[in-house]
Amino acid sequence: MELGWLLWGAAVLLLLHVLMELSPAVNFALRIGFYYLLFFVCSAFTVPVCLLVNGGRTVKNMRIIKTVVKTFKYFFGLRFEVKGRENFEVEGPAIIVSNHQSILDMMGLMEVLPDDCVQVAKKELMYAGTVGLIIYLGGVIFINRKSTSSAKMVMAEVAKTMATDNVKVWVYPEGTRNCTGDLLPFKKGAFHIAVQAQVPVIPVVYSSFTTFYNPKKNLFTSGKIKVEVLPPIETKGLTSDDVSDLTDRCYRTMRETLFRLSGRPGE
Ligand SMILES: CCCCCCCCCCCCCCCCC(=O)SCCNC(=O)CCNC(=O)[C@H](O)C(C)(C)COP(=O)(O)OP(=O)(O)OC[C@H]1O[C@@H](n2cnc3c(N)ncnc32)[C@H](O)[C@@H]1OP(=O)(O)O
Ligand SMILES: CCCCCCCC/C=C\CCCCCCCC(=O)OC[C@@H](O)COP(=O)(O)O
Repeated sequence: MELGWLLWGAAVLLLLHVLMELSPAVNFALRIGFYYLLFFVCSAFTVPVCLLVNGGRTVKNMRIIKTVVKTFKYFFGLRFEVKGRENFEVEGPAIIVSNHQSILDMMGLMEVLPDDCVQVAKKELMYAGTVGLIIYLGGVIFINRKSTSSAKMVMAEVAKTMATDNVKVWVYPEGTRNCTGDLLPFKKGAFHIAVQAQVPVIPVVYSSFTTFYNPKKNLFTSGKIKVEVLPPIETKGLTSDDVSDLTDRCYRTMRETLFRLSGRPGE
């Protein structure tokens, strides 16, 4: 009986292996499927740990989540090379902005995430089963992207509580995933709250994934990701009139860095 199960298991693994070798589409689907499964299953185990250790929704849970997610890269043969971590060491709160290419960014996020830092996410993620629950417990701030006024209200609230709670806030200013190797134009929400709270903006740039990850081409192999934490951009004394300039400045610096890290000539 037991030998029978073993043989069945071996046969299924062999079949999957052959399918993966034969079809890039199957290979890609299985690897991404496994990525989702890891998040889904690990969240289920991490939820009770977070509840037992910290009792409920708090940014302290991010330390636990980070420890778990940081192991995922080994399953996919991904390596991160991080420079400039010391730039996170600012006194008090800050807004961290970074480029957003894919769901794989969750690994890159956890690789560098400083303590006491919450992320801004679309509210749909709250309903992603156990993943939604763990994100909620981690203190993530949810915004409704379909309603500018409510998103702005939540962001204004964040600007107010950042100082009292002494937390950093991580925003993806492109507002959506973008795996083209370039940056989308930045939304201004992150820069508005930086100016409202008079806290620095710290840009973080991840090199382009296009050489090892491309859903359109069913490409997902191992690879190296270069990460650079750039020096903080101060906002002391800036007013809402300066938000556009601040956004542009940050965009240009990040785009240059993205091209440099990805070995692509600038334009
Ligand atoms: C153990 C296992 C664990 C497993 C789980 C582990 C995973 C855990 C990871 C943690 C979770 C991470 C989650 C990551 C998720 C990433 C995302 O979901 S990204 C998508 C959501 N994020 C964003 O969209 C952020 C960026 N967007 C913005 O900042 C936007 O500006 C906005 C605030 C959302 C509003 O967007 P929109 O409605 O499109 O409007 P705009 O065109 O941007 O703005 C209109 C107008 O208003 C001005 N304005 C914007 N914000 C403000 C403000 N706060 N105050 C005043 N004015 C504001 C803006 O300048 C525009 O005016 P203008 O005249 O055109 O300039
Ligand atoms: C009972 C309900 C069951 C639902 C099951 C859903 C299972 C989901 C499982 C795993 C999700 C793993 C991914 C973790 C978080 C990914 C965050 C992310 O990258 O979100 C994308 C968002 O930034 C931008 O969204 P869009 O590019 O605009 O779109």
